[in-house]
Amino acid sequence: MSNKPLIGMNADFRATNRNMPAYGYIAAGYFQSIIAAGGVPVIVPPLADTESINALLDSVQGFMMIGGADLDPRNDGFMLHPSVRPLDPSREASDRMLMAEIAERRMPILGIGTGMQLMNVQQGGNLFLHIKEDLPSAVPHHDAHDPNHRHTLDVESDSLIGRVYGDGEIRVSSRHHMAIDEVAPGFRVTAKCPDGVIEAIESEMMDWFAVGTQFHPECGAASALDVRIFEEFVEAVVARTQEEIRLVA
Ligand SMILES: N[C@@H](CCC(=O)NCCCC(=O)O)C(=O)O
Repeated sequence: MSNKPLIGMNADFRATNRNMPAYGYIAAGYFQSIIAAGGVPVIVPPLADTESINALLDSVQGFMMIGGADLDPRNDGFMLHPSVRPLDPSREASDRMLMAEIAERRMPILGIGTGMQLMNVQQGGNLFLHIKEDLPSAVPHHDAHDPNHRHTLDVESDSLIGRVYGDGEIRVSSRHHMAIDEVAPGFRVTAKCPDGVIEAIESEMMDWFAVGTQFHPECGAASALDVRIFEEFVEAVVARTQEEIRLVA
């Protein structure tokens, strides 16, 4: 039996328009990072029912929730904001069902960008809808002309992010205009940009490995330290799987 864990990851989706067919797609850095860390990626298109969600989650040992466009704030009881560019509704609906079941199962999860934001709102936190308005003194967190726009990071030493990045100046890839406002119960902030924008959270629950980064450790300009986040995640998935096998043995 292979020790390589199957790690699910949600594909993005673009509906058909004019003469273009609908596409499911995912940036290669997401699955390449999991492969490099010793996992086997399982790319999941938007699913429409909980039976399919459960069948998929029965077949993988961990999940990575990827980045993308914006969560529709109306799904969390807030008004739409002119800066919001919503995810395709079928992807967002699938992601929300996945996130709810992953949380219920306490399945190890790594959320990146939108994926971290979804983790936070699904667990009871909320978001700033537009950093430029909500945090006007913040530094730029997105550059439409530079996909590898970076900023520095301050990390909590006693955290996964702290273990990975250690001391010294850290620069990470940033591509977002929304950010976490109130952190969900059971989670804590483990990294911030010096301007105060939350850049990483992790679960404080002993039975759930759940880590989120607003920055993008999977991007093309990722450092050797960024890669360590994926290694820590895969190690946590393997440990959880071995624990489950031990418990049923
Ligand atoms: N849309 C949210 C989250 C930002 C995010 O995930 N950016 C990555 C986009 C590129 C990709 O698909 O990986 C926000 O703007 O705050």
